[in-house]
Formats: sequence, structure tokens, C-alpha cells
Amino acid sequence: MITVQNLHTYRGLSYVLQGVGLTAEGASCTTILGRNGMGKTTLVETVMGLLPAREGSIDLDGNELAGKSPYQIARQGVALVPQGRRVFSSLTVEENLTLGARRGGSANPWTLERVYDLFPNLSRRRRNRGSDLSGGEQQMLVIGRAVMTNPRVLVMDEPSEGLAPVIVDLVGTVIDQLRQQGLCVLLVEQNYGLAVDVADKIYILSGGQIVWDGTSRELEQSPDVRHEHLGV
Ligand SMILES: Nc1ncnc2c1ncn2[C@@H]1O[C@H](COP(=O)(O)OP(=O)(O)OP(=O)(O)O)[C@@H](O)[C@H]1O
Repeated sequence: MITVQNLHTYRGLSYVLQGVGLTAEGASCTTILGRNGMGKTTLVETVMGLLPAREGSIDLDGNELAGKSPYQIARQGVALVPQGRRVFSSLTVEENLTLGARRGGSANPWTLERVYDLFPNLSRRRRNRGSDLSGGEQQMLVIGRAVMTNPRVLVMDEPSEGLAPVIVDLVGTVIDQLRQQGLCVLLVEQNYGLAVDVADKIYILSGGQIVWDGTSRELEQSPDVRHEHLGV
């Protein structure tokens, strides 16, 4: 569904992505695992059109995304759950959810009701402001806001960051449900436990390159790979 090939991206003078390639399919979770500073956010920002690729292609169902603006990429059906839980703090939960809502081309589109079914806490707090929510609730709100755009691909940048383990488990459950409902989830993480729990396929990003790929089970059975590239 989404195929990244030979992607090269600079941040200023830093040569960060050095020929990244991966594929992610619908109704599955593809995870890019990597330690701090390995280029995960740079990859996310390149896919979303927030940073220009110097070279390479990002193909979504036959449409080239590289070189397109963030707005055009969003219109093609790629939604972002950004790092750092950026909710609109002065808006209510419901306003956050409806702000960028789009019907998309889905036969079974996401609606407020479906999001509230997935996140009963948000339903109870629909009149509260974003700033009144806990960190975990804010993360659910940002995920809900992204799915309300009815994307084909949901890109998540370290959704577990700064959350208590019990909330990280909840994030994993939600990713599982989104995948079961047909979404293509591209998860960028450094949380090894979350990645192996939810991923159908894992890529390890190190020094701006994909250095390993395989299934969760294969990674569990490869202590040398984990130790060398992830430090776990
Ligand atoms: N504004 C910048 N100018 C130059 N280099 C940068 C800039 N921002 C980040 N970098 C460098 O680019 C590399 C990749 O950063 P990136 O944020 O993509 O990594 P990451 O894997 O997402 O790390 P983290 O988990 O800390 O967010 C790092 O080595 C970093 O030092």
C-alpha cells in the first residue's frame, strides 16, 4: 500500500536518512524501531511532506507523495499522530475531534460515535478542554483526531513517549483495533515492548539506514540484533 524507496533526507547540513526503504500494507501494523537520534522523526516528517526528500520515492497506491505538500499528502489519506501529544488545549475534546474531520473514501467512515466507542473516556469528557485531560487521554484524543480524517495510512510518531506502562498497553490495544478495522498503521517507536506486541513487520532504523527487518517473533529470537541496534 505504501512503499518507500531509497529515501535520502537532510536536516540542514546533517545527512540523516541515507537510502531508507520499506513497505507497509493495509490492515497491518508496520513498526520502525530505533534508538534516539537514529532518524525516526526525520522519516516521519519526510513521509508527511514536512521535510523535503533529496532523493527517493514514497508511493501510496500508485501515487507519488515525495515532493508534495503536507496538505496534499493529508488529502491523499495519510494522517499523523505527532510526537508530543499536540492537542488544541483551549478547545474541547469534541472540537478537537471535529476540527479536521473528513469523510474520505471509506465505506465505513470514522465518526464521532465510532471514536467515542473506541475511547469511552473521551466520550465522558467530550465537553472538557484539551488541557484538562491526562497525558493518556490526550494521546487518545490525538489518535481520535487523526482517524476522524478517515485516513488510509496512520503514521504514529512515538505514541508511547512519556506514558505510564498501563497507558502504553492501552495504546497497543488501540493500534490492534485500528488494524483490525482495516487501517494501515506505520508506527515509529523506541519502545521495544510495544513494538513487538503490535507489529506485523518490524524495521530497525540505525544511523539513517534500515539495518534489519523481520517479524516480531524473529526479532524476539535475535538477541544479537536487539543488543547491537536497540541496546535491549
Ligand atoms: N534541526 C536539526 N539540524 C541538524 N540536525 C538535526 C536537527 N534535528 C535533528 N538533527 C539530527 O538528526 C538526527 C536524527 O534526528 P531524529 O529526530 O530524526 O531522530 P529520532 O530517531 O526521531 O530521535 P528521537 O527519538 O530523539 O526523536 C539526529 O542525529 C539529530 O542530532
